Amino acid sequence: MKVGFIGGGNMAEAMIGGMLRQGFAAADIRVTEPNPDRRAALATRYGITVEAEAAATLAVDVLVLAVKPQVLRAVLTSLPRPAPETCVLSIAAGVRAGDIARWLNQHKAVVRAMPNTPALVGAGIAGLYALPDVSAEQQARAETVLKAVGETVWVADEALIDAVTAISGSGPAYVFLFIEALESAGRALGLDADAARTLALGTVYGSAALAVQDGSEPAELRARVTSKGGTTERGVAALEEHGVRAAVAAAAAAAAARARELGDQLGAE
Ligand SMILES: NC(=O)C1=CN([C@@H]2O[C@H](COP(=O)(O)OP(=O)(O)OC[C@H]3O[C@@H](n4cnc5c(N)ncnc54)[C@H](OP(=O)(O)O)[C@@H]3O)[C@@H](O)[C@H]2O)C=CC1
Ligand SMILES: O=C(O)[C@@H]1CCC=N1
Repeated sequence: MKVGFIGGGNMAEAMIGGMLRQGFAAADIRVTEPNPDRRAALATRYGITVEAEAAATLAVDVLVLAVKPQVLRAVLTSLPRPAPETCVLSIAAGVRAGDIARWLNQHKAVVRAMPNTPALVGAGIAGLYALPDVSAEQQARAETVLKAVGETVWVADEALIDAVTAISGSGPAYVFLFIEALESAGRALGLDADAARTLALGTVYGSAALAVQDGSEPAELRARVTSKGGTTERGVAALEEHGVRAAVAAAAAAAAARARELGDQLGAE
């Protein structure tokens, strides 16, 4: 299966690294990227073909759109229409599949997906949505590309991709913010910088691993940490008092609203 990338930035690199680890051949991956330093870096690191012009990148089974949402329309309207069997896989936040099909001169085989940066270490999670004209085989190809870097979840309603964006697309940033906060709390309590970082990171990593491997409800796992009359009870109560649930809900709502806004703005162009 041949895979092309329009845009060779962070997410493209995360996906390419994972695909090569999963046994994709470097000869089957091509990238179009305008920045010469970036082109040289990708070609050297991965042994793939990286070119300035998009034309050759188009002759592929899956064409991944990995540029910023704000430049997608200009990029696509300058391209010839891909072959009907080419599955276009957009990872651009907010931009709707129907608009992509329109900008590609009514190329209807469009899958919209939202991966996340843990893809870099093979631990990504991506939501996918396919326009009705995408064949089962094209869907399977798009899924194979994303499965190379983690798990996948299909949604039947495109609006839910904005929810996926708010939860798992942007979500790593919320978790990193929590790690920053836990680390600085550790320093405020007298730990040195190294110890605070190691304890904060180990706690988030270990807790996520336990939740995945144990399979119990998160609330049940939390209860197992919380001894009656103990320390956690006080700590969790303080988190609740300070509105941590409301803060997370507000973060997700704001991110989803921005995804919709991007879709409205960019689709109206
Ligand atoms: N980062 C994340 O966590 C996630 C990002 N996404 C989505 O992935 C997409 C890419 O994001 P990300 O990788 O972070 O962004 P980057 O800015 O790292 O990558 C975009 C790349 O596209 C290049 N580019 C710009 N114009 C063109 C063009 N005309 N043709 C080909 N390439 C071009 C840019 O080059 P230059 O820098 O020279 O302009 C840059 O290297 C976005 O649409 C984003 O919404 C999705 C999920 C998660
Ligand atoms: O912040 C963004 O717009 C992109 C989409 C999800 C993660 N990063």
